[in-house]
Amino acid sequence: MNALTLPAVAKLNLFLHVTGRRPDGYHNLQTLFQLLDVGDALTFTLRHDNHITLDCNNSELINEQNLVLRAARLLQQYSNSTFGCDIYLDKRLPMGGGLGGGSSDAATTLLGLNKLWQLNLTVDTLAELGLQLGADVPLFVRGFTAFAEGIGEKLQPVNLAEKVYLVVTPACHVSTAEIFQHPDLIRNSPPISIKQLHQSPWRNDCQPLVERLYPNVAITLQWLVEYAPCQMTGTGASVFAAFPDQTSAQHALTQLPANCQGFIARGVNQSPVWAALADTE
Ligand SMILES: C[C@@](CO)(OP(=O)(O)O)[C@H](O)COP(=O)(O)OP(=O)(O)OC[C@H]1O[C@@H](n2ccc(N)nc2=O)[C@H](O)[C@@H]1O
Ligand SMILES: Nc1ncnc2c1ncn2[C@@H]1O[C@H](COP(=O)(O)OP(=O)(O)O)[C@@H](O)[C@H]1O
Repeated sequence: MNALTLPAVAKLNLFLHVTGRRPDGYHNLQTLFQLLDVGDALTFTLRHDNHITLDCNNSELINEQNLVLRAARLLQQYSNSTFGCDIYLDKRLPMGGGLGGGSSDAATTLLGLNKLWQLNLTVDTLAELGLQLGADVPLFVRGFTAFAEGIGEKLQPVNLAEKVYLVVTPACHVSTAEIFQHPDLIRNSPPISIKQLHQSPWRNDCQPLVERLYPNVAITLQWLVEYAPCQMTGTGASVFAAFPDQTSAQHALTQLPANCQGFIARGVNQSPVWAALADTE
């Protein structure tokens, strides 16, 4: 195989509870990760020298900090592979919006290069490598909708109704670090067990603080709630609502406020990346 193209889908946090602060400064979370069927696309082309290059439709993303390059270099170093690759990232997801696009790109890179370089590393190994790049990377490596604990790396699969979501990203950037450092963050939610997932309404502990600090998020939620119950994902700024069907989601999308980006996606229990990998067999 000389080349392959794979999806890197987005996620939503259907709920996000902050259950405590850890000695290393990070916070323990409990979250319900919902994978979506919409995302970026990555093409990997084999090189027989050990060079790794990145091209992207957004030139600002072509730099060494890009999680795609960091994932590729980490895998090359870990596996001692003598191969390299040219990578093209078709960036479609809004960035820094709590949709996990960068983490998903990193996971797809680990999965894609494992295949292209014929490394045969296990999913457990790839998830462990992924965790070095970001807390959400193991989710996208394993590729199932999940209840997560720890900093998001302890994952148990969950089967949810595959609903239609409208995802809306207001024109503001929320700093994850700022939210987790803030004294007013709710960080003492009582832990729940996986059996209690459906017992109380889903909420995001970061949302009250983000709404206060970023009025654009509050205004966007006020707009969306006119159509359906809505929430923020991750540490924002994106918000989402489930709709009964595509038509009603499409209707709300046509009324989108001018300063927002929006897209419609379906929740999926399995990431399309695994079906795409199977197609390359
Ligand atoms: C909280 C989530 C939920 O999905 O938010 P989103 O990024 O998706 O919005 C993620 O797990 C975020 O993961 P990730 O985006 O990798 O976080 P990082 O960049 O590593 O975090 C930036 C900073 O936030 C704080 N942080 C992050 C995650 C965590 N569980 N506890 C923390 O205290 C740390 O201070 C860290 O230095
Ligand atoms: N491949 C990538 N795609 C998007 N952002 C990336 C990527 N690599 C690094 N980043 C950086 O990571 C930040 C967070 O990206 P993203 O994963 O989209 O958001 P979030 O973690 O809020 O879901 C971006 O602002 C960007 O600076």
